[in-house]
Amino acid sequence: MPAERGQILLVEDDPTTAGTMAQRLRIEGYGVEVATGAVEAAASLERRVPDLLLSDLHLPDGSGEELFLSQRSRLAGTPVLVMTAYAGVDQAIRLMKAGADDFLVKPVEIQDLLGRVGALMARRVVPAADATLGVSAAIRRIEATVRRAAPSDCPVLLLGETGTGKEVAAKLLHRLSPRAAAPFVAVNCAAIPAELAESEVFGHERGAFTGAAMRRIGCAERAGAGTLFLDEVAELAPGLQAKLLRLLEGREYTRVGGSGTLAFHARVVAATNADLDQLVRDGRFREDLLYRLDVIRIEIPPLRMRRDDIVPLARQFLANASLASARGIRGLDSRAERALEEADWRGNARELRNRVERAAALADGPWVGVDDLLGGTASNGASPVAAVGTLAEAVTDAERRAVSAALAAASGEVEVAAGILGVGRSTLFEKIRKLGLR
Ligand SMILES: Nc1ncnc2c1ncn2[C@@H]1O[C@H](COP(=O)(O)OP(=O)(O)OP(=O)(O)O)[C@@H](O)[C@H]1O
Repeated sequence: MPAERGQILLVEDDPTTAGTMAQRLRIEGYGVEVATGAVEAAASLERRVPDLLLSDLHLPDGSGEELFLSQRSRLAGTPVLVMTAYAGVDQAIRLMKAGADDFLVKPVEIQDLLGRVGALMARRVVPAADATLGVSAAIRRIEATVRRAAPSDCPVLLLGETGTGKEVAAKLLHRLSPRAAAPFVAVNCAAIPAELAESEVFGHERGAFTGAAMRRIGCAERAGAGTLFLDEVAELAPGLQAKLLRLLEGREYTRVGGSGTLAFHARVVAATNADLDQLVRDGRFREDLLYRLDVIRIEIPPLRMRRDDIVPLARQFLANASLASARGIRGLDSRAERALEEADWRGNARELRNRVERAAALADGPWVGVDDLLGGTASNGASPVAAVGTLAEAVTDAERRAVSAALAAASGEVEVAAGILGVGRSTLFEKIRKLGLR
C-alpha cells in the first residue's frame, strides 16, 4: 500500500489491536509498519525514520518511554503519539513534557486515533520534495508553462512583484532545459554601478580602462551555453539596453577594450517587478529590446493571490531552516498556519521565508506559534517622524530609520532586512548606498 499520507511505525504487542489499527490506517492512505516490541521498533527506526511514531507505552521487552527517550534525537521532527492504559496517563503526560506530541487512552477509539494521527501528520515538517514551485492552481499553470518553455531556446520574461519567486522559476527553467549541465549565471541589473555595467556583462581586456589590471570575463561569457538571467532588467541604463539588444540580435559581442568578437551561446531569461510596457510608453525602456526579451512571458502572481501556496511554502522553509532541526522544532502549529494564510505578504515568498527562519531561531517549544512568526515587526520600535524641512527630507529620514531598524532586526543580513521591508535585495542595496548606511 503506498504511503500517500505518510509512513507510520506502529509499536504494539497485541496482534489483534495492531492488526485492526494498521488495517484502518492503511485504508486512510497511510503506510504502516508494525513492530511488536521495543527492540524491533528500535531496529526499524535505524532503517528508516517514519513520518509518525505511534507506540504503546507498555511493551513486552521494555517501555515506550525508554524507546522514545533513547531514540529522541533520531525522532527530531517526527511526531510521536503514545497509547496507554488509563493507569499510565501520568507516564504519558511525563513523556509529553519530554517532547512526545499527544497520547491516546486505551482501548483506543478508532475515530479518535484517526483524528489525532491526521492532525499530527498535517503539522509535521515536510522536507522539500522536488523542484515544484507550489501547489496552487495558479502556480501549477505557471510551472506547466515553465516546463513547456524549457526545451526551447526562446527568451523568457518573468514578471511579478518582488519576492514572488522569479529567480526560483528561472532556475527551474534552466534545470529542466537541455542546458542544465551548463552554468546558470544571474546578473542583477540594478546592483551594478552604471560605469561598470558593460564590463560586468561583456567583460574587459587588460588595460581597457584605468583600474582594469587584468582581463575580466563577463557574465555573457561565463554563462557559456547555459542561461543568462538578467534580474531587474528594467533598471538597465539606456547605453546598456542598446548593447544588450545588439547581443540578442547578432548573438555576438566584444569585451570592453577588445577588438575580436565572441559568439554568444546562452539563453536569456529576464525578470522584473516593474511595468515594462509602461516604461516603454514613458520612453525609459527600448521597445525593440522588450520585443526581443518578451518572447515567452510568464507572470507570477503575488502570494496573497495564491494563498494555497502559503502553508506548504512555510513548511518547506521550516524544513530547510538549519536551526529548526538543531533546535528540535517539529513544525508550525495549526493556529500559526491559519494566521500565515491570512497575512498580506507584501514581500511575498521572501518575506515568508524570512519570517519562518526567524521564528525557527526564536521559538521556545517544538511547535512554532503565531507569536514566533508574526509578533513584532522591525518598524515597531521606530520613533515618530522628526520635524524636518521638506517632504523629500521627511521621506529620506523615514526611509533611513526603517532601513536601519530592519538591518538591526536582521543582524545586518540585507536579504532578511529586504524581506522585512517588503522590497527586493537590490532595491535595498541601492537604498543603503544612497542613504550612506554602509
Ligand atoms: N516557489 C518557491 N519555492 C520555494 N522557495 C521560493 C519560491 N518562490 C520564492 N521562494 C523563495 O523566496 C525568496 C525570493 O525568491 P526569488 O529571489 O526567486 O524572488 P524574485 O521574484 O526573483 O525576487 P526579486 O524581484 O526581489 O529579485 C527566495 O529565498 C526563494 O528561495
